[in-house]
Amino acid sequence: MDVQKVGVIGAGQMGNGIAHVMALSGFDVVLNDISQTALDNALAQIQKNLARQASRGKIEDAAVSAAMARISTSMQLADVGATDLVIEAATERETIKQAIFDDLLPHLQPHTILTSNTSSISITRLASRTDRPERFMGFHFMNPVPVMQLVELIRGIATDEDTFQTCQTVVEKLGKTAASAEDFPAFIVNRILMPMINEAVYTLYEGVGNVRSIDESMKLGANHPMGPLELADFIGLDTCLAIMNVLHDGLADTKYRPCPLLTKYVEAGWLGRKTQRGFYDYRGETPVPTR
Ligand SMILES: CC(=O)CC(=O)SCCNC(=O)CCNC(=O)[C@H](O)C(C)(C)COP(=O)(O)OP(=O)(O)OC[C@H]1O[C@@H](n2cnc3c(N)ncnc32)[C@H](O)[C@@H]1OP(=O)(O)O
Ligand SMILES: NC(=O)C1=CN([C@@H]2O[C@H](COP(=O)(O)OP(=O)(O)OC[C@H]3O[C@@H](n4cnc5c(N)ncnc54)[C@H](OP(=O)(O)O)[C@@H]3O)[C@@H](O)[C@H]2O)C=CC1
Repeated sequence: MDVQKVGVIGAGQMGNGIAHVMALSGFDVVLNDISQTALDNALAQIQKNLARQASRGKIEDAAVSAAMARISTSMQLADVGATDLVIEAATERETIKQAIFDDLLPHLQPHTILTSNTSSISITRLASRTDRPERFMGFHFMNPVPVMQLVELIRGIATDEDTFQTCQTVVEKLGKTAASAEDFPAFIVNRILMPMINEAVYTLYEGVGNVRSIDESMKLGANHPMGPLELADFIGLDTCLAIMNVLHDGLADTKYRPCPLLTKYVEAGWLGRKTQRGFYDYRGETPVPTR
């Protein structure tokens, strides 16, 4: 199938990044959210990121306005219906994603491929509640989307080959690389990355190091581009906790238990960069460790 029009549901950091790269690669995009503010912020962020790419000579100036012109926004799920490919990128909570699919299904064309950018939730289970499990799969981008090369493609138990090949072709058109992962909790990247981040929070919780020493150690000692706590703030602590809970429940192994300190930060509403406070406080000029 030839994908031309893409629907993106959820205009947070991932949704705006996905809309950005899709529009830049020539796809028409309908970006949906329940909040007009989120849609406005997403458009402003996309414009800013495209302008930065142009100022660094990565893309032509004309590509900025051309990409922006390909993106429309809507708070009505019905407007997402007339697309060839839908990528759901709303909050990492299964009930939210299920409700979105329930509301969206009556508006979809028969040929539309439905995908989720979920970091961890079972693709097979999400698919089973839709009318098209064979045309459903995981389409998992990495953050920040315009920069990261990888997209994990996850087949549910019923996903057909045509759906997989169509998504693989879209990834190639984006100039990115697809990795195929089986449908088990958190797939490949987060199965490995998130326990490392959780262990960093345990290291903080047990007083082995403080925020700065833990991050410096992993940056200078293991050549990670960001320390694990800085990365957790970047991803969103609510998303990190949700992924740990999926690993813990789905694999029924105590080695995946979320650190109580991670839970406490989320309960405080300290979700990282998106709320201006997490393991660092971002309200001043430079980030200040909170521990
Ligand atoms: C949770 C999940 O489900 C899965 C996940 O996504 S896990 C998270 C995966 N992501 C990571 O691990 C990211 C780790 N961090 C990094 O790779 C780097 O710190 C980084 C790429 C984010 C920033 O790199 P840096 O060298 O410190 O900063 P900087 O020089 O400012 O940026 C490098 C490039 O990225 C671009 N960039 C940085 N942040 C960006 C953003 N949010 N959006 C768009 N572009 C961005 C910059 O413009 C710059 O572009 P050029 O090379 O064209 O000049
Ligand atoms: N953060 C990351 O590094 C990565 C995240 N992901 C996955 O991508 C998805 C989105 O994550 P991320 O962008 O970080 O999260 P954000 O919190 O930044 O954005 C989520 C957006 O979805 C919106 N939303 C919530 N409910 C609905 C709904 N019913 N309909 C439409 N929009 C809705 C939220 O609105 P409001 O704010 O009003 O609630 C918010 O704007 C998650 O599944 C996550 O696991 C995947 C790869 C990396």
